Amino acid sequence: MTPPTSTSTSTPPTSASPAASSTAPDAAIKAAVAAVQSVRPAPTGYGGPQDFISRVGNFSIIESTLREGEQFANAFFDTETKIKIARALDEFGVEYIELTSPAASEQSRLDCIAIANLGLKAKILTHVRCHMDDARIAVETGVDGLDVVIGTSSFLREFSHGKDMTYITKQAIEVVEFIKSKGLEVRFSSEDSFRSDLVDLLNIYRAVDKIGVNRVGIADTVGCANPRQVYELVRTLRGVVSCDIECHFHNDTGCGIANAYAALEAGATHIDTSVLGIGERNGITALGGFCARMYVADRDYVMSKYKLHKLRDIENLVAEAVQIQVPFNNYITGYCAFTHKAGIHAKAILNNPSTYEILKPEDFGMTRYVSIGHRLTGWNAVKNRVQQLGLKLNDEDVKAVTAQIKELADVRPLNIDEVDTLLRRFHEDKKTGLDESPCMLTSDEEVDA
Ligand SMILES: CC(=O)SCCNC(=O)CCNC(=O)[C@H](O)C(C)(C)COP(=O)(O)OP(=O)(O)OC[C@H]1O[C@@H](n2cnc3c(N)ncnc32)[C@H](O)[C@@H]1OP(=O)(O)O
Ligand SMILES: O=C(O)CCC(=O)C(=O)O
Ligand SMILES: [Zn+2]
Repeated sequence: MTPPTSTSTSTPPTSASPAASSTAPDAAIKAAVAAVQSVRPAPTGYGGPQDFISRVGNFSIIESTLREGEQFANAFFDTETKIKIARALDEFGVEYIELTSPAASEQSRLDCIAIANLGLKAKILTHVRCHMDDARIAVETGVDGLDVVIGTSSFLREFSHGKDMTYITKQAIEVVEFIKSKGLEVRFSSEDSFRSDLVDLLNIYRAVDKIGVNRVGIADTVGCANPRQVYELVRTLRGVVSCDIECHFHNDTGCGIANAYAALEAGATHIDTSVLGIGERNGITALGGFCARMYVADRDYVMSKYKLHKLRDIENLVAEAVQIQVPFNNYITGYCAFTHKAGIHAKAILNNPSTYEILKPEDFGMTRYVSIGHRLTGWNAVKNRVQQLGLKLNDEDVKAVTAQIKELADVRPLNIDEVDTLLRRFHEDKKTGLDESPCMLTSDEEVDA
C-alpha cells in the first residue's frame, strides 16, 4: 500500500499560552512529583533526565537482518540480495552488520567472505556457536569480528547442547582467546539469559571479561523479559564487567523495543535489531521502531548518526525480499503512521503538528496526511481543504458543507476526489446563488472507496 498524497497542512502560529496552574501543590503532591520528575520527559515529550550509567545518548546498533532476519520463516536471501541489504544498512549508518554463521552452509560462508570484502564502513560480524570448529571457519572469512553464543538456561543445557556450566565456561575461554589471537573483535553471549541462573551468568560473563572479550551479550531468546527485569539484569551486569554490553530481545510478548530502551538506560552499549523486526518466530527489536524510540529520547544524536529518510527504502527492500507487506501500523513508515483522522485531532494538528505527533514526518522523509472524507471529520479540517483548493467560503458555509460530508459519509467513506467534487460544487452553487440543497454525488461521480 502506498500512503495517500499529502494535503500539505499549513502551520499557523500556536494560539494562547496554556493557563497557569491554579493550586499550589501540598506536601504529598510535592513528594509524588519529585519521585516521578526524575524520569519524566520534558514538557515537549522529548528527552528526559539520564543518570551517569545511561547509554540512551551513546549506543551502537548491531543490525542482524542478515543473521537473525534470515531465521524468519519466509527469508531466503541470495548473495545479490544480501549485498544490497548490507549496502543499504551501511548507508543508513548502522555501526555493525551481523551475518549468518559460515558453518551453516557453503553459500553462507561464501556470502560472509563477499560481504566482508565490500569495504563497508560498518563492521562486519558473523554469529557462531561457541565452538572451536565454527570459530576456525569464521575467522578465515575476513569479517571484523565474531559473535559467539551458547545457551546457559537449564532448558538449553539439557535439551540443546547438553553441556554443564563448567564445560561451557572452559569452552568460552578457549574460543574467546582463539578469536582474540586472530586480532578480531569478539563477543560472548549467553542464549536464553533471562531463564538462566543469575550466579552462573555473572560468573561466566566475568570470566570472559577478565580475558579481554570486547562485549558480553544478554539475549532474551524466548521474549519472556519485561523492561524492569531487563533494567535490573543489565544494571547488575554493568557493575560486574568492564567490557561493552550487547542486548538482543525477542518480541514474543511485544517488549522488543521497550526492552532495548530499558537496557540502554541501565548501561547497555549495543542493541541488536533487524529490519521490520524479522527473525525467528515473530522476531526481534525492529530497526525502524527502535530508531523512533531513540529519536524521541535524543533527536539530535539519532539524526546525526542515522540517515532516517532511508528507512522506508530499506524496509521495502527487505519486505520484497521476504515477500511480505510492510504492516499498516509499522513504526514511521506504516501506511497510516502520519495520518490524522478525527476532527479534534485534525484541528489541533493543523494549528501545530506537535499536538498529536511526537515524530516529525519530514525527519524520516515522510508526509503528514489529514483525512477528511469520513463521519468523524470536523469543519476545521474541511476549511483547510477548502483553502487548499482556493475556494472562497465563509465559516458558516464550511460548517454547512461539513454537515453534507458527514451525511454522505454515514453511508460510506468518501475519497479525496469525492470530497473535492462536493466542495467545488458547493462553492459553485453558492456563487450562482443556488440554495444549499443536499449536495449528493451522482453515480458517475462515485468512485469506489
Ligand atoms: C537463538 C539463536 O538464534 S542461536 C543462532 C541459531 N543459528 C543457527 O542455528 C544457524 C543455522 N544453523 C545451522 O545451519 C545448523 O544448525 C548448524 C550448522 C549450526 C548445526 O547443524 P547440525 O550439525 O546438523 O546440528 P543441529 O542443527 O541438528 O543441532 C545443533 C547442534 O549444535 C549444538 N549446539 C547448539 N548450540 C550450541 C552452542 N551454542 N555451542 C556449541 N554447540 C551448540 C547442539 O548440541 C547440536 O549438536 P549435535 O550435533 O551434537 O546434536
Ligand atoms: O547471540 C545472541 O546474543 C543472540 C542469539 C539469538 O538469536 C537469541 O538468543 O535469540
Ligand atoms: Zn534471536
